[in-house]
Amino acid sequence: MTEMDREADLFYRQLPKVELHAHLNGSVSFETMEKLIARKPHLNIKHSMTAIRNGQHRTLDECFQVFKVIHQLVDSEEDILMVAKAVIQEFAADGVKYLELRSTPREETKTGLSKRRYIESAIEAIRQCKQEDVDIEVRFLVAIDRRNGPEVAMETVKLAEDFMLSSDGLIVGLDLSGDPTVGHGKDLLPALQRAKNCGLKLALHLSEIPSQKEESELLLDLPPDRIGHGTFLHPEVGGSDSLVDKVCKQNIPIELCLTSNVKGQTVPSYDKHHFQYWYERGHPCVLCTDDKGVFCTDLSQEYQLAASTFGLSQEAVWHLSQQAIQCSFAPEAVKQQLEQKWAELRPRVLN
Ligand SMILES: CNc1ncnc2c1ncn2[C@@H]1O[C@H](COP(=O)(O)O)[C@@H](O)[C@H]1O
Ligand SMILES: [Zn+2]
Repeated sequence: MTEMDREADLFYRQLPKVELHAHLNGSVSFETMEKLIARKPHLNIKHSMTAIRNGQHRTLDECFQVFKVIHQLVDSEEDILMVAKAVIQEFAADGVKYLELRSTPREETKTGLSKRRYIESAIEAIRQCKQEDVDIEVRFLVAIDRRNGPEVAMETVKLAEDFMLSSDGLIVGLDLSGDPTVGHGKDLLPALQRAKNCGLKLALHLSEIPSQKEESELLLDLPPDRIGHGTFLHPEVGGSDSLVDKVCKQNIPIELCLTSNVKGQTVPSYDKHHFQYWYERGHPCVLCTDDKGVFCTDLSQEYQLAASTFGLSQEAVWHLSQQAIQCSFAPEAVKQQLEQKWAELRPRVLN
């Protein structure tokens, strides 16, 4: 590394950042994975089965196989607590000041703990980190795995509703994720509508693959509060003007995950990433990691990649990270504290 590289690297690490799209079990670091593997030697899992290294690519379908392996390793209260604490500490160490973590409570038969306990374990991790003065604000989104269909989705929404009232504001919304080739969003509309009506914010994976136009049209009418990926919304890649119009008119921020999309092969290369399309229109874009463990990245690296690929100045990068504050589901008071933090750090970080 040259002196200039080192300086640039330092800038991205020191840059205060907001992470809004991080799946808990996709965010497990190499070190934590080693611990999990050692705890469960009988599973015979190798680290190469849980991460996609630099230069490697997988189909999206293969990525979902990776999650199945990780889920075998993270299946007890103890595991969830350890993994969630480690992930929060790692984001904090990377300069993330506000994190929205999302995770799917799994069926009790698969984990030995109820969905309620699953969520409680994640909340406990957030509380412990707060108590230990880890320098980061954390909120939680309960995830719906679209593969499990409408009944499970409704059950998850009801659970999230209960927690919204009892978690001291730590649960702020819902995520819709899972293998986009399975199921149809229209079946999930009643659950999502109910969530919205009771004040849960919605962050939905949308048009992550082509051929989801009809579904995206329907989901955009809810409308969601944020869009995950939105890779195939615009006409140049088979989306449509109508989809773009809906996103723009309702000013719905898009969570963009460069490395995830390139390694998962829904985007052919970094320079072809749809970040450019939306950024050039001045649309609210938020850089995110998606699954920092699986895709071997961190948020500093994602900012650096976006800057070097699309020629962003440090000033533009600063603006990008600051803009993410307003796209978060944090209450106004927390947003204000974050704005203040950015203002304080600015003279120290920007030169
Ligand atoms: C790569 N693009 C993606 N597209 C859609 N869903 C994804 C995803 N990456 C992760 N997940 C969702 O997050 C789960 C793992 O974390 P949790 O067990 O919930 O913490 C995966 O099983 C999948 O449902
Ligand atoms: Zn995702």
